[in-house]
Amino acid sequence: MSSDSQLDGLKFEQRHGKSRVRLGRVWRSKQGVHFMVEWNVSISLFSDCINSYVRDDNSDIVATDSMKNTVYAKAKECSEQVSAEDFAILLAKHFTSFYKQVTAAFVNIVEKPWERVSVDGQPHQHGFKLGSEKHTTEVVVKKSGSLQLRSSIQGLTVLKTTKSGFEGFVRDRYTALPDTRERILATEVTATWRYSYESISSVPQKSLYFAERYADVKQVLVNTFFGPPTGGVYSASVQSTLFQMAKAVLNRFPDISSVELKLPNLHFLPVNILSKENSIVKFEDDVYLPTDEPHGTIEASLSRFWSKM
Ligand SMILES: O=c1[nH]c(=O)c2[nH]c(=O)[nH]c2[nH]1
Repeated sequence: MSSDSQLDGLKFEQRHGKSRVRLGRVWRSKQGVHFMVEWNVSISLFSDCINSYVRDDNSDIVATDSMKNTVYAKAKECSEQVSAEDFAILLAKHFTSFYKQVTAAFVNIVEKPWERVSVDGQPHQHGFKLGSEKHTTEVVVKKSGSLQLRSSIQGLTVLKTTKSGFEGFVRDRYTALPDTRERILATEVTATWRYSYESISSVPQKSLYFAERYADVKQVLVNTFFGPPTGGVYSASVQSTLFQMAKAVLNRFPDISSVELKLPNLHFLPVNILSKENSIVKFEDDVYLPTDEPHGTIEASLSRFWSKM
């Protein structure tokens, strides 16, 4: 994918783009309901503009300022609401088809979690509040129309107060941690998944398809972490829960070919406070010291056999 060249027997690779282009876009329905997104868009173009590096000739450069303007121009052209994924594909496709020297385009979008508010139990027509977890997407489009599409959720912080344990691990002279079948399990999920669509022409045309997918993936991750509302599900380790979550995503969504999960283990430490004379606080699965550092780091990816992450 890189725009690499041979220069005096040396290999030269280059790309250029515009990062952190901030955009808000509002769509208004005839009934007076407003829809809005806030995006942070980053673009990087692989293009044949080698002369700008070696001959002070800028005649092949697509100015990064023009890339920034294109974000707003294309947002204006979207008369109907689009998902971050569709907008990223639309931009990348534009850059690779509009400019002969652009061989591939990389577009990343981070969406802010604006959520419609309810007032008196009723969804507000034009009122939004900021939620917590972030939706991001990353596409690479080549001139040929080939596509790589990834999406992710970041900052999905979840906690359960029981149905978690950790026992039977390596026990040696460095081990102080007791076995337990009763602890708090808390983590901040980062999940990145790759869609199996490998060309622009194979992408589903249904409006907001990827926005729905994002919401559904989030639901599957959350449901698998917690289990049923009554009784929940036992977690034997963060590792085990991570695998269950990844498997649930691949089982449920045939067009997702791989998923990577990062689950830090945000420890809630039992509080026991002893004086010389007596126990001031005796831990009975009730009083904890929440910590976020140090934290455990558990990461894995699960892919269908033929797929790359
Ligand atoms: O679920 C866990 N996995 C670990 O690898 C680990 N290590 C640790 O100290 N506590 C835990 N918990």
